[in-house]
Amino acid sequence: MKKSSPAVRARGIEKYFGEVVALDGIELEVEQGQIHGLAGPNGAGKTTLLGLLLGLAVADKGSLQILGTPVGRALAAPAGVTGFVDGPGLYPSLTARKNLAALAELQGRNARTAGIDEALADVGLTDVADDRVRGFSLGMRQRLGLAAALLSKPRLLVLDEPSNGLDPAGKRHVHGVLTRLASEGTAVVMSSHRMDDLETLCSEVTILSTGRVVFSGPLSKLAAENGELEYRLLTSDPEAARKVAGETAGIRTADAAGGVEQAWFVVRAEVPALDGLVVRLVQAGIAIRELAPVVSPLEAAFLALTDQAATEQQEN
Ligand SMILES: Nc1ncnc2c1ncn2[C@@H]1O[C@H](COP(=O)(O)OP(=O)(O)OP(=O)(O)O)[C@@H](O)[C@H]1O
Repeated sequence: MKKSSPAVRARGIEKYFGEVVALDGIELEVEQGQIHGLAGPNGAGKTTLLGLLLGLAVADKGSLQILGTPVGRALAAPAGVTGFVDGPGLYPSLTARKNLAALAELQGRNARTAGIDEALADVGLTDVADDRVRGFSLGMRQRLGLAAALLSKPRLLVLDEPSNGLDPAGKRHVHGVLTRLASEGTAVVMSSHRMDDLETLCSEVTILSTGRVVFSGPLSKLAAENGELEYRLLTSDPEAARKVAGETAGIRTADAAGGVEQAWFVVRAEVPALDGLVVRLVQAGIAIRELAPVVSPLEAAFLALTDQAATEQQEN
């Protein structure tokens, strides 16, 4: 593979299930060493797209290159790619360690030198390594699936909802593993409904809506394109602050859920107007105790973009 080849390059990908258009002209580019998030409402096509990257299905139209090699019509995981959709495939009657040993042997490797203990430690499953997978929770299965993926030292890792069912400790392990893999040059493509996870982990995101890309690029671009946002504002003098906000250009105020007596209220503004409000509040001797978006910029953009795309489709 040439050094400059992206891990994924998809052009004009279409995929149909009978009458259903699951993917409708997808363009996607993922660089090596990048964690790329896929977001979108239920049925948007995320799992279908991840399945194509894993060689579980082939596109009906368009071209797909993985790690510099064009993907043909055969159903097979392209070399260097691993991951799972719809949960990892595990043997319930075997222990976590034996699952990984069986997998290593299937890959033609010696189970003793395949790095099984390290992989289990990486995902935080050392303590339950000799327990049968039958009794594992969803989060533990997800973590074991990731450990299995680590064994093959992938150059592209594809994960559908890897945060599903994870407790905070599990999440910390999974995030740590993904970040480390990316720093070592592995590309990760992952779907998630958790905007906070995507914000923490991903340098770029692609948002799908009914099989189409409605945004693809860095999160910073998404936040900048989003324009007005709602912010929750807590000050030392809510009544005076509300008055100042009402007199500041570009600021709209909304009542707090608890009515005007509340210590905080909500303002809607673009960033420059918000800056102006902060300066005026300070000049008026009003202290700002908290100022934070009501929903994250990614979540706001997600809702705006997917709503807009759905409305446009209904009109056509
Ligand atoms: N095997 C299949 N047979 C028929 N239709 C399918 C099949 N797989 C997916 N679809 C349809 O393709 C569309 C995209 O589904 P997909 O599972 O890729 O969405 P998704 O974004 O992963 O959704 P979710 O967030 O609910 O997991 C949906 O309309 C779905 O019903």
